[in-house]
Amino acid sequence: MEQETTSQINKDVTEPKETLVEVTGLSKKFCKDLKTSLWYGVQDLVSGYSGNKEKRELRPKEFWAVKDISFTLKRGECLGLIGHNGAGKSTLLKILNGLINPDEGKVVMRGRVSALIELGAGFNPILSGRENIYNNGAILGFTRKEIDSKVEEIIDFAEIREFIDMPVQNYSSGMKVRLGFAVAAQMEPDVLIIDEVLAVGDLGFVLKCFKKIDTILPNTAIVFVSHSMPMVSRICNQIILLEKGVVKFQGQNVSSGIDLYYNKFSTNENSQIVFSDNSIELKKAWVDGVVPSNNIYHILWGNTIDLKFKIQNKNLSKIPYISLAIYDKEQRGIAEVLPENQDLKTIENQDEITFTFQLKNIYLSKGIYNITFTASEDFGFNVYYKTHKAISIQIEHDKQIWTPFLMDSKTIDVRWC
Ligand SMILES: Nc1ncnc2c1ncn2[C@@H]1O[C@H](COP(=O)(O)OP(=O)(O)OP(=O)(O)O)[C@@H](O)[C@H]1O
Repeated sequence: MEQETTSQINKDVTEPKETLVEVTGLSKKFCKDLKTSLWYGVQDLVSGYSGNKEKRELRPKEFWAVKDISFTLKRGECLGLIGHNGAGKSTLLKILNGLINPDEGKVVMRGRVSALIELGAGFNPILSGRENIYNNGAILGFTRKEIDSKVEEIIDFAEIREFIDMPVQNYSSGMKVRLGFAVAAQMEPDVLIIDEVLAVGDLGFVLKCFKKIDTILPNTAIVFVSHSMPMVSRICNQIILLEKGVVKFQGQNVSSGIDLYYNKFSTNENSQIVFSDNSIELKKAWVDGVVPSNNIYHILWGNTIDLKFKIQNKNLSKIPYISLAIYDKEQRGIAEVLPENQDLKTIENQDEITFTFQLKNIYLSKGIYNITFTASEDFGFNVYYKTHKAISIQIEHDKQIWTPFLMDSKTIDVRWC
């Protein structure tokens, strides 16, 4: 791997942004079996094979953890690396950080590279937090004097002053992440590599990290791995979706990449009953006048829809109170439907009743939403029946918006005051 270090990089943001990361045709293979892997290692040593010298086919039990990945990253750009577990994200980061060598391809990094990859990685566990700050600073090429001028800022940012002289091995996971991020970000790197570890920090710290990332981004190239799509959409301006080591999507349209990622997890399964005391049964749930495709109702953004729920009474004497909740792809509650004045009059056993709820001008942004149906004696107590995914809808429009709502709006006035 080629690693260029240019200590004097002009950081004037008005200058054309220079390319700090160039990755070309990067591939890395692993072996599924340790014994075989060791045997291949011996064979490679004997045959004199190492690293990039020649392209080689996979041998039995080998697989590509990362295959043929290329991208460039300029100062001020943030690349989001997403993909399911085992897709190859951490392997790619480790190659970028020089922790492992690729089997094929080339990485060129310019400037100082800081990384927050594995919890506690880069720290010597028996040294104190303070000593580790000096170690890391030295590795990044800072003089002792330069580190002296930064150490207090780092300790303050990490908010672990009380424990800064304790060996890092006694730190909690959150404290390690705090110190790791503080060192990585406060050292003003040219390239910052961040893995999922950030998620270990508490909410207050994670928010602080995002604020810091916003501040350093104009002068930094960032590679960010996360399973949290809101985080990815918040900071990344380009995205790579990996699947089994191979790029499935690459580009600046972050929302499209995220959509594809979610589609990998979407299932066509029907409603999931989470509770039933057998008082009622939900016989059918549908969107009036819309034909579903794979159990999903496709709705145009801004349309008004009628949701219908047909129940059969088993042993209730009164009509139950029906409420709905709308969840997005990350199971975040987006909206509630709590009808007022529902007439809870008397019913007979085996009666079938159809409820219709009108949702006016749906301004939910593009994507799939699931509707949870709850029948109870009254709102909030004595639940008879609850089912997730009673209805799944897919809102469609041409705008790639990540936030939950795309409001209907128009400019009504523009004037010089
Ligand atoms: N040292 C290793 N030896 C053998 N296989 C490995 C090694 N490191 C990683 N792998 C394999 O490479 C594949 C990619 O792993 P990697 O950790 O890069 O995935 P990931 O996308 O970061 O996953 P996650 O989201 O779970 O962190 C996995 O199948 C993993 O088992």
